[in-house]
Amino acid sequence: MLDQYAEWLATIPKTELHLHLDGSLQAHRMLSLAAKHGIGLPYASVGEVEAAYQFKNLQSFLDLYYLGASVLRDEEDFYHLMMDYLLVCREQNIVHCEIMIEPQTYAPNGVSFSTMMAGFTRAVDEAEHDWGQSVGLILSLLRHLSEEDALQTLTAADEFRDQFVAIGLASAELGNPPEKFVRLYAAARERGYRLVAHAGEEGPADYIWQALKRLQVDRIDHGVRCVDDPELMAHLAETRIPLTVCPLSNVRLRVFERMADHTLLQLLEKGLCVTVNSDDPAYFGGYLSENYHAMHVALGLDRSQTLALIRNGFEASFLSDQKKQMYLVQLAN
Ligand code: HPA
Ligand SMILES: [Zn+2]
Repeated sequence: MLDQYAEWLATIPKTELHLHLDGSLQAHRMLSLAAKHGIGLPYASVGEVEAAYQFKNLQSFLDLYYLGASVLRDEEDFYHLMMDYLLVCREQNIVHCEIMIEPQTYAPNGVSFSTMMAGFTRAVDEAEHDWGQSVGLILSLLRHLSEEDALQTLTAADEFRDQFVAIGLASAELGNPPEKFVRLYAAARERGYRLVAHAGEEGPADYIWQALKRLQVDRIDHGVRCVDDPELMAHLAETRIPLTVCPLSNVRLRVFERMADHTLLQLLEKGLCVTVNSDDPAYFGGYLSENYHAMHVALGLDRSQTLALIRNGFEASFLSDQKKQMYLVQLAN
């Protein structure tokens, strides 16, 4: 039974701007694809996979996340992965989503860029056609690998340049600071990509400064460690450079011990352009609506705060100004 908040939330058009598509791989699909391709996994049932969703930090999650993604091999797999998530968008009234895809995860298994893109774009085209889903793809590069590897992936994406709105930077943050990728971001900027990067999830506030100053990003993924640096907080409030915050992820990866400790409402109060997102919903116990709901329960997130966060989502998106206006007008009514 949905409570009144959940019922109301379902009626409001929303965005999702921080979603790793591999993080939406459901346990049942992980198992069926492993069986299809004859790939051995250390889990025999959905229950066993889900029992492994106990993380002590980002790295312990990433180990399982990359193992899970290793079952994705052919065009059909990529189609279903994307379509499963887009169907959730339809169900949860996520009218616009910006989705991170990570080709470097599949490349060691011999998956070509074109196989992956064929599956993804077939699903996106269908969803756009069938129910008007709005989708932007973000080419997310992996920071535990070299900058050279990321640059090669950026070059491989040239053929598909029109399919992407932005590049991003994900994976193990500590020890892989933004400044490791200055050349990558310069090359992406030259190609006309919008720029985002994970910073200040486990890493310090200084990594957020680096992403802003050295990479010149348009948006920060996570960014919650900005609370450690008042000057940075003031800068983010003044510039309205958005943060894509992921509450359930933060609790599951122990960035905050409990949802009640989450600082999202303080950031909103201080005038930062914070948004709510799900990160890796299959692993963290909820999609977008469940993230809002968890904040409602633990922090008393009310309807007017929720609407402010949702408006921020449209403002922070890479939609055209005209489309942003259109959605913001819808929200006001
Ligand atoms: O929360 C995250 N942080 C960094 N990399 C990631 N890749 C998937 N999820 C994450
Ligand atoms: Zn993320």
